[in-house]
Amino acid sequence: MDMLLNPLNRRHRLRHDIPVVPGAFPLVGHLPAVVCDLPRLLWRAERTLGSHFWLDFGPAGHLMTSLDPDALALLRHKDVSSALIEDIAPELFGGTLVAQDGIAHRQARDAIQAALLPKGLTQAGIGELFAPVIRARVQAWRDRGDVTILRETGDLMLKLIFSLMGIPAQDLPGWHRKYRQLLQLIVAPPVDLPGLPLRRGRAARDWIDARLREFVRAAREHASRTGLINDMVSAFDRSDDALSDDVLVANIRLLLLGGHDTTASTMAWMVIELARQPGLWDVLVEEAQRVGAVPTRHADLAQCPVAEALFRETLRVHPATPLLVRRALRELRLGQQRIPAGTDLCIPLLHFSTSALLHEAPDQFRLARWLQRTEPIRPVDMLQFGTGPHVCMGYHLAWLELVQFCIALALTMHEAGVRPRLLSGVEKGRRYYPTAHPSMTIRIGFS
Ligand code: HEM
Repeated sequence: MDMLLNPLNRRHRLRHDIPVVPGAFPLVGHLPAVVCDLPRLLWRAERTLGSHFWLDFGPAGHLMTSLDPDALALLRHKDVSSALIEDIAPELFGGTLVAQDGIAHRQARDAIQAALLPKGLTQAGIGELFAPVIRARVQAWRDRGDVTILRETGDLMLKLIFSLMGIPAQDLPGWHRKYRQLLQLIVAPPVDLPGLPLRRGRAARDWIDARLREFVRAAREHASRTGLINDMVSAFDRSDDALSDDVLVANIRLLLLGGHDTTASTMAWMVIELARQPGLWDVLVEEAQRVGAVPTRHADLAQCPVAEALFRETLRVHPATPLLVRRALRELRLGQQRIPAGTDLCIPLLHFSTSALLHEAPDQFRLARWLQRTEPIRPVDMLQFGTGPHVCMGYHLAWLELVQFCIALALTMHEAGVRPRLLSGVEKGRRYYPTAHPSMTIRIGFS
C-alpha cells in the first residue's frame, strides 16, 4: 500500500532554502503518514530530499526535521526551547514541566526526581509493591489463554503508576480510554464539534483533572500518607512562589501519562517479540529459572542481563516516543545547514534509534548487541528516553518494571508449560504518533 499522502500535492517547494516534503493535505498536512507510516515517510524524504526537510504537522504547523545525528545535540542546546510542546497541545501540556525551560523547569523537576531514582524507588519499596501485581496479572493471562495485548499492558501499567503515586486504582479501562482520547489533542484539527477529537480530548482532560483534584485534596487532608502524589503536593505547596493547583494537577496528569503509555507500548512489543522469536523466549526462560523470583530492587537487576537486553533492544527497535519537538530561539547551525531563529524543529528519535550510523545491523533484533558489550551504556544507547535537561525521569522505573515483567511472564508461563504465541498479524494498525504503539487489536495466546 502506498503512503497516506495527498496525490494532488506534488509540487516541490522550499522554505528558508530547505525542501518541503510534497504530499501534504489541507488542514492535517502530513499527519496521516506521520501517524501510520513514519519510518517510510522519513526514509523516502531522506532519499529524495536529503537530511533536512520540512514536515507539515497540520494544526502544529511546519517542523524542520533533521536526520543528521548532530541534531541530537540540539536537545542539550541552551538556545533550544521546549515551549513548542505547549503551543502544539496547550490543553494537554500547558503548565507542565515537559514544556518549560530553565529555572521553572528545574523547580518542577526537583519536586519529583528523587522519588524516581533508584535510591528513592528502593526506599519506597516500589519493586516489592509491583512484583505481586505483575505476577497476578500474568497469572490471569495464563488462566485466560489469550489476551488483546496492548489493552492488557495499558491496564497493568496504569495500575502500577497509580500505586506508585499512592492513589486508588479504580476503573482502569475508563482511565485508559480517557488518556487515549487526551492524546488526540496533539493531532486534533482545530474544529470543536461534538464527536470530533478536539471536543472528546477536552472532555477527557476535564474528566481526568476532576479526579486528580480529588486526589490532591485527599493528599492535603492526609499529609502523613506515603506516595508520590503526597510528595508532589507538599513540594509544590512549599515552593517559594507557591505554584497553583492547576499547575500541580497538570504535572500529575503528565506523570500518569508518561508513566503508563510508553511502558505499556514497550511491554506489548516485548511480548510480541517473544511470541514471534521462539529463541528469545527460550533464553529468557533459562534466565528466569536461574534467578527463580521476580527481582524487587535495582541492585538485583544486574542478575537479569537477558531481560535487560530485551528491554533495551525492544525500545531500540520500537521506540515509544518516536519524535521530539523543539524551537530554535536563535539562529543555529547544523553542519552546513542554517536554522533561522524561531524555527520549529522535529528530532525523530525513531530514525536515530534504527540508524546504521549508530548501530550495526540496525534492522536486526539482536540481544547480543547488549549482552556482549563491555563498555557502559552511553546516552546514545538510551536515546529513546531523550537527552539533556528533559531526559526522561522514568528511565529507572521503566527499567525496573519491564525487567520485573519479563521474569514474571517467563516464570508463570513456563511453570504452566506454555509460551506466548502470536494470534494476529503485526504490521497492520501500528501507530507512530503522538506515541508509538503496536495495533490495539493484536492478540497473544499462551499455549
Ligand atoms: C519505556 C518507557 C519510557 C520512554 C520510552 C520514555 C520516553 C521519554 C522521552 C523521550 C522523554 C523526553 C521528552 C522531551 O525531551 O521532550 C521523556 C520525558 C519524561 N518522562 Fe518518560 N519515558 C518512559 C517512561 C516514563 C515513566 C515510567 C515515567 C514516570 C513515572 C516517565 C516520565 C517522564 C517525565 C515526567 C518526562 C518529562 C521530563 C522533563 O521534561 O523534564 N517516563 N520520556
